[in-house]
Amino acid sequence: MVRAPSCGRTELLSRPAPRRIPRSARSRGEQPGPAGAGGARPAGVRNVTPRKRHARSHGMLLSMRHAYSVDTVRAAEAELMAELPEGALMQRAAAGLAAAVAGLLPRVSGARVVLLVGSGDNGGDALYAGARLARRGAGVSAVLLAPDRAHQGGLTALRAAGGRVAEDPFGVLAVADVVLDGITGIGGHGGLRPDAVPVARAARGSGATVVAVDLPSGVEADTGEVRGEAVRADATVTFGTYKPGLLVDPAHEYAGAVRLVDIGLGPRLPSVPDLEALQHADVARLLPVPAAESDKYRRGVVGVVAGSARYPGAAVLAVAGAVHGGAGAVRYVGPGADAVIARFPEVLVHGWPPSRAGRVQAWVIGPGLGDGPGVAEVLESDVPVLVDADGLRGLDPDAVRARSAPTLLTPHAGEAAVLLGVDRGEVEGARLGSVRALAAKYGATVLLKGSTTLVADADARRPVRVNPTGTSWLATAGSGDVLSGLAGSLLAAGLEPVDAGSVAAYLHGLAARLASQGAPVSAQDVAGAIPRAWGDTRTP
Ligand SMILES: NC(=O)C1=CN([C@@H]2O[C@H](COP(=O)(O)OP(=O)(O)OC[C@H]3O[C@@H](n4cnc5c(N)ncnc54)[C@H](OP(=O)(O)O)[C@@H]3O)[C@@H](O)[C@H]2O)[C@@H](O)CC1
Ligand SMILES: [K+]
Repeated sequence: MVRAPSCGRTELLSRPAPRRIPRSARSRGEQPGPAGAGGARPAGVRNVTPRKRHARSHGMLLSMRHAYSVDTVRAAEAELMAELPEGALMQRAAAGLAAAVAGLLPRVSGARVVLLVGSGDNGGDALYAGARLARRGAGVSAVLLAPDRAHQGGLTALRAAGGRVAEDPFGVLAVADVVLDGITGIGGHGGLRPDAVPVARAARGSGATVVAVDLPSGVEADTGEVRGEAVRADATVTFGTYKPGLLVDPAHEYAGAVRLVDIGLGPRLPSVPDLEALQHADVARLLPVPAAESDKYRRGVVGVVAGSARYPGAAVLAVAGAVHGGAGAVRYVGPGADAVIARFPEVLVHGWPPSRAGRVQAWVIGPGLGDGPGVAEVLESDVPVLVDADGLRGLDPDAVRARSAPTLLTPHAGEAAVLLGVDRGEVEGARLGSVRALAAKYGATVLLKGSTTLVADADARRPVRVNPTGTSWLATAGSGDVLSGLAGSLLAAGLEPVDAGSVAAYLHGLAARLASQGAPVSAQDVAGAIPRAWGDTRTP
């Protein structure tokens, strides 16, 4: 998904497009094409023209990815439908869906396509798309999960095109090349119902490429929660706009590569989305660039309070993130001074307390701190403060709320659970609700680490940011320390907390991908690759 820097700008959304070989291709010994060419498409497949139009009409950045809640989508759809002939929107959706599925097949004619059809319009989309594929020579069978309530127009169209209703669902699934999941879309709630579960499992186990229509059935569109069983798709073709569940784990994991089909909804959507994901161009615009007259204070000085006798390495890693984060200078206060200086001679080290360290424009406190002091004192400063790891232990909401300058908290799910007084599983299952709840509780900006890192602004009216560059290679000891130093450096350079957090998460994920190239990486490798990631975002 991440192109090498020399290949130029990268668009990131979720993951590579499905590379499973449709059964008909396998039988002919064919291989799927490279991502972005022929059969497979890149993640977050581009929808440049309509999004550009929408972005311009709202004065927004061209590349930011937006997601809207179901209520907002339905309101926009209702407005648009009132001006269009009946069924026009569904036809647009079905046409986009059929084109996307055709793009996954080596040849449409002769391909075996199975539609899983629920009781709503999501099933209608699948049926009309199936009709289009049948007209191009595909063998299309529909598995009706609610035969009496299947979309009648869609069913008629499918039959007229030569498609049929399957009498033996498991038989057709066993030989399918592609399965379209049209069980539920934005109207679904809760996990799959019992009758759908065996069918969804058979689809998954069949070896066919599973394409979710609008959303993988069984996931919550607004929150990304998965409350029961859900369809695991190789790709999702979504209509009009992304929905939060497509971008936030755990549902994001079920969606596969996400492709957005324009159905003309853009201009009807409000300018402020519920969720947004930065892309390269956004990050490049936000990154600090020193002016000709800049000195270290104009570029920002970041102070790092980290490390302990037990965890001296955390100090080195947090400082490593900070020195690569764009601030003009890094000050270090704590017991790891010797280790820090040995690795980074450019860092200014100071004795205790932090308040005597000289001028600082933002503080980072917490990585490897153990039971060490300093949190209360640093919170009393009048500059932005990032609190991470051990610094979060027992963090007093009133002390954070009383601050005159912004605060950025960077917990992982376990730390967030303790701060919220809930189980870790509850945070992991409901990441969006959890990050919003923490931001509200502390009156602070909160970055919730994870495979889809989220950043909620202290101002609840602003969209939550979701990071698209995360990679499982980042699940390595010390990588969080690097992130906090990096984000703190960006805070010191003058970025707002939500920008500092989301830009840091973006660079951190990208650096891990660049350093890893598919192999394990250490936190030091990630820190060392930050300049490359920085440069990659600025490559036109
Ligand atoms: N509006 C538009 O302009 C456009 C909409 N479009 C498409 O329509 C989709 C929305 O359609 P929708 O509103 O009909 O809802 P949908 O997602 O099909 O499901 C609702 C049905 O499922 C049922 N059900 C609920 N939960 C369930 C579960 N867990 N497991 C099983 N069943 C469950 C529930 O039935 P009930 O609870 O009554 O049994 C209800 O009948 C949208 O995602 C997009 O694909 C596009 O064509 C573009 C234009
Ligand atoms: K679906």
